Amino acid sequence: MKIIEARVIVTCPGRNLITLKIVTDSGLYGIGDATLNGRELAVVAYLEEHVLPALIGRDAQRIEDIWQYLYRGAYWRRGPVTMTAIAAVDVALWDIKAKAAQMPLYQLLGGKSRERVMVYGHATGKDIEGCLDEVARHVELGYKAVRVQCGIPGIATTYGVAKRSGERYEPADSDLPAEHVWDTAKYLNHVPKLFAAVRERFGDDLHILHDVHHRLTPIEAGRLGKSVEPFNLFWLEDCTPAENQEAFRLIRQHTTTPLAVGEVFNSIHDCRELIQEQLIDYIRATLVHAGGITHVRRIADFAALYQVRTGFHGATDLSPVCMGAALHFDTWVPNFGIQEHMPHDERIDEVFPHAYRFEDGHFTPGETPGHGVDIDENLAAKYPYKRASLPVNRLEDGTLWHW
Ligand SMILES: O=C(O)C(=O)C[C@H](O)[C@H](O)CO
Ligand SMILES: [Mg+2]
Repeated sequence: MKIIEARVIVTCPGRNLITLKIVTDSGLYGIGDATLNGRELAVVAYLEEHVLPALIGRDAQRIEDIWQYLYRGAYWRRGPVTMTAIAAVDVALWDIKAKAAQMPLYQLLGGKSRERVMVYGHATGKDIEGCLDEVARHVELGYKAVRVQCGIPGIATTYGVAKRSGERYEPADSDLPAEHVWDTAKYLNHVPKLFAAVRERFGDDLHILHDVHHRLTPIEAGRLGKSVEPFNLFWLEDCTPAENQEAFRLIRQHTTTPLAVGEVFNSIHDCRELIQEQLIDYIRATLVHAGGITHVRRIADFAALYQVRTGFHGATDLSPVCMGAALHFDTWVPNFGIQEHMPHDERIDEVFPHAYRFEDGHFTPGETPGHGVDIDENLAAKYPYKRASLPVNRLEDGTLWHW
């Protein structure tokens, strides 16, 4: 089954999304998500200049060999741009293989390990009350797990909170990076009150998650984890910048709050010590930023040896193609923990018709052969690319901080 065409489709139905389409001489085609938030055109250039010309004429069924060719063969290994480009090819090829087998992708991976996939939604508010209202809305919709973020008194902007109430939170919201302000002391004093309020109003059964977005030092993260133990969080995410894997040893010495990390990782080498030393509980790799199904499967299998479970990244900057592929993966992977879910804008759902369905706080991937997500190219062409940047973060004295 020869690859006869491979091309990139850029569309912006509310936000930039990049899709790779691979067409074979059998008439079957597959699609992969190549979106890297705020760096979209870098991946487009990498694919168009260095990857796609080399795919033409190759056998689409040789997924592993093509993966190795693009990873080892490039000499310049890893990095988000490279690994997103490789992932786009990989997911498109798995889509083709599953279509050729006339199977939903989860069957090809090994079949169902569960009937449905638990997801967590996002409740954000300008203050605790606003966030509680959003949690209530999610509970009414059936969510069993909710990530909670709220504004911090005395800080003008806070991670995860929508610009205006009622609007969706979207991190890449301006042409050039917006400047946010951060104050760790104010955050550490306030955020435990949010978890206490959620437990008080919604009881013990709701799973509560929280994302610190890399902003604390290791000892501050240890203090936070310890102080929120009574509220029994499902996880505390990205509590410190994770390129320093050793930092998690220190955090672990101080708290039993479960730790999740990994949305910025793109290789198994980014999390080798974290997993092997059992310094984390959930690995949050992004299927389409970490080399696709072929590589993320290796990360998940390695994690399973150490009782680390998956909790894949699923923010709105990942297209429905990523969501579809991730849901098939989640349906199969034995050491599944949870899947992130942020609903897409209606325009995005129209551009990407999909088989996955939400019910009662869980998703099912559908039974369509492949990953079950397609693209309406005519509709996609109506939404031209628009540059959008992630913000930067500064301390109140102007020091550039982690975002
Ligand atoms: O979904 C999350 O947990 C995030 O932290 C979202 C990220 O800020 C976003 O995906 C960056 O592109
Ligand atoms: Mg996060």
